Amino acid sequence: MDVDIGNALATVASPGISRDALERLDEDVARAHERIEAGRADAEHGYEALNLPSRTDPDEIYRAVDRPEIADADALVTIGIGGSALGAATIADALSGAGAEVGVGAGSEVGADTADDGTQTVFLDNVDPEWITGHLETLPLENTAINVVSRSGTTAETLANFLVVREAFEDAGVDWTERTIVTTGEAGPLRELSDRHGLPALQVPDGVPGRFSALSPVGLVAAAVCGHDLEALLAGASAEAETLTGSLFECPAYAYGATTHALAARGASVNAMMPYAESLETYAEWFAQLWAESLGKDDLGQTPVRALGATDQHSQLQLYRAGPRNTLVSFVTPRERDDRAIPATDVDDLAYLGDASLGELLQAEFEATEASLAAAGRPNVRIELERVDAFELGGLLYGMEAACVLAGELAGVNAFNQPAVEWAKKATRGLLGGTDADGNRLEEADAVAEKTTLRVDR
Ligand SMILES: O=P(O)(O)OC[C@H]1O[C@H](O)[C@H](O)[C@@H](O)[C@@H]1O
Repeated sequence: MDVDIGNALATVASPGISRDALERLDEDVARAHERIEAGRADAEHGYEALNLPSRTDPDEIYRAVDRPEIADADALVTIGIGGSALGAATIADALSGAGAEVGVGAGSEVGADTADDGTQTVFLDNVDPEWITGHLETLPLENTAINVVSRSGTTAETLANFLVVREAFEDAGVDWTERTIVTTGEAGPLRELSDRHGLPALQVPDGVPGRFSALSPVGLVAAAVCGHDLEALLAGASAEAETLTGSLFECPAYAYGATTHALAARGASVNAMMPYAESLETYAEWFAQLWAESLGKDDLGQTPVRALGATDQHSQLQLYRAGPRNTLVSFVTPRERDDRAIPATDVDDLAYLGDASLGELLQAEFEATEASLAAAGRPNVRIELERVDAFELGGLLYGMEAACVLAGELAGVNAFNQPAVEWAKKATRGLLGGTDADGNRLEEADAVAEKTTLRVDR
């Protein structure tokens, strides 16, 4: 990926960073890079994620899916949540070419994506019963493979959805054991399930938090079943890894990570990730978890917003151009894309469109929106890809992970844990009658009953 941080400079934007401040910040980047490289060399928890391009073995993944009921399936249902679903969905969406939304997150349309080889892909990463039922009804179960992904193997949403999907297969008289692949940790319920039924099982790599695991079996099993090029994904990530140097002026990932950190420190508490490619819409959702869960620590962090160009020029741009001066807009745009002509029109006011193509219109909209923010002194950064393909996507995913690790180092936070998510899990378990490992009740659930209310009912 290539990065242009010109519109984040103080000569353009407020908040913005001066060149002198960037030069001073580069000294911190050099020290952070040394820490990152030491962590990688020692395969330390978290830093190990930046070793995935050389650690992940595509042949191991291809072998694991190499049974007709999986490799030749007409449809693939992936069951996971958070980092165990979003990386795989990002890759599937970006490389399917259709750009159709898959079922990732409650807001997605019920529907299917279609991969390179025509595989219908569905990602179940929520437990909304109507949404789940709607997706299950679209699946040809007798020709559907199941990809269950969970490092812990105990995530309630993933296990609940697996039990529901398994029951649907059993009710349809389809042997789920012939068409299920598991990606999980060394132990836990999913590992036991795979051992008990002889299911193909891949290992979630040690030391790699879920949100950093897209370039591992966690994100790549679905891509393999869908006929995508794992070698190209990993080659793009490797090429991006080669750019990691001790200076933000030489490393696109560090330029982005350092700039976001500097702007956050100067008041840009929001980062709107706005790709100008429909096929990268889910990528923005993946970025949101990466950024929020890694950097949202110790009362620090930068709120990621999922945006999409050109669509959100008609929904969010007003806020970014004229609202609080608290937002950095991060554009991602491909230099090349398949195109389609706009037919000539006899509508005088729209005659100019007839001379253009949809791709030219989208590019003009991107450049105009980028310039409109700069004209209003609103900071923005341009991230450019050659095109949206496996190599470039691998570089983008890796680059954003490296940028996030750097931003965490510069902020002095632990980018690799997520302690704040545990409280709600305990409360959920307690509300459903569960206890802690010692059989004690989970007091977090009491807080639900003790909620302060001031109701205004219809
Ligand atoms: O892979 P799993 O153990 O099922 O975890 C799935 C997800 O849930 C956790 O609560 C974390 O918030 C995520 O970082 C993780 O990716």
